[in-house]
Amino acid sequence: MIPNVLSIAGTDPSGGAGIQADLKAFSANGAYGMAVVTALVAQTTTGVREVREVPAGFVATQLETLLDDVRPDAVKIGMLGDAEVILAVASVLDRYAPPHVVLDPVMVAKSGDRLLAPRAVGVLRDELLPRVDLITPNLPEAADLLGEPELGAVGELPDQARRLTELGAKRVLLKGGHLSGEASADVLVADGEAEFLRDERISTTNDHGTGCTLSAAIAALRPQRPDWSTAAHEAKRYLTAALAAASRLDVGRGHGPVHHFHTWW
Ligand SMILES: Nc1ncnc2c1ncn2[C@@H]1O[C@H](COP(=O)(O)OP(=O)(O)OP(=O)(O)O)[C@@H](O)[C@H]1O
Ligand SMILES: Cc1ncc(COP(=O)(O)O)c(N)n1
Repeated sequence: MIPNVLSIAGTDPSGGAGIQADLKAFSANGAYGMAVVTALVAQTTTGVREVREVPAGFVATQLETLLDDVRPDAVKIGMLGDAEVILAVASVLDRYAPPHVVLDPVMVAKSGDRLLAPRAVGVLRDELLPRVDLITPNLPEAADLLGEPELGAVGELPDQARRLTELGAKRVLLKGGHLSGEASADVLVADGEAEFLRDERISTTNDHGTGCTLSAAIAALRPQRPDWSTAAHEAKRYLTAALAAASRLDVGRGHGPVHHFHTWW
């Protein structure tokens, strides 16, 4: 059976990040995609112009309406915007207990615009992080969650990922995309064990939504694969291929999107 996978995230009218990217990544990775919107974001490849948050009560109503009818096989959580929305999502997770929950703790867009209120970082860390199965922070997000300086070297990733598990996260995929070097390396830590996910670094400015794509692909693949490690390695290979295929796109003047291609045609 095709897995039903839910994205809880903000929007991107240019289709490169957020809900729009998640739905494409779900489809390309063999899942049926569903989406609950947390924030309407006026953004494109060049940056964010304005954010309108969806009231927390209505995020909860969207989730309850869906979950009373459909049991998802996995959930990906992205941009939440503020503390009230975080608490609403945490409470729905408690009541419905969906399997395979991935949290991409989105805080700042590639353009530098904030997508999470600074005072909500502690709420995300204390209330949501312990309730999910995997978190996928980038380096600034990991530093913010831990109150530590941002890492500058690949060799430091495993220890910082382990410290994030000490905050209550069951598994951590710490993304090293902001580091330079020939390879693009991330680290997955679960049960104290660390393994690297390495792939070639693609030379491109079409890198808008890479983090959204990786976490969405993991959520889509997890119900179809035996464990988190297999799903994460395969999602990473998918992302690298989508980054390479981005050279076939001509979308906008800024950081263009990756290309979520389907192989049947
Ligand atoms: N040029 C690249 N080539 C290959 N992989 C890359 C490249 N840039 C980033 N990645 C990979 O993309 C994923 C996302 O990495 P990154 O650390 O940039 O996360 P992010 O900042 O959350 O992404 P975004 O905010 O753009 O959605 C990681 O797996 C990273 O290794
Ligand atoms: C709704 C939403 N969610 C996440 C991102 C992060 O993606 P990026 O860092 O590539 O801008 C974004 N820009 N918009």
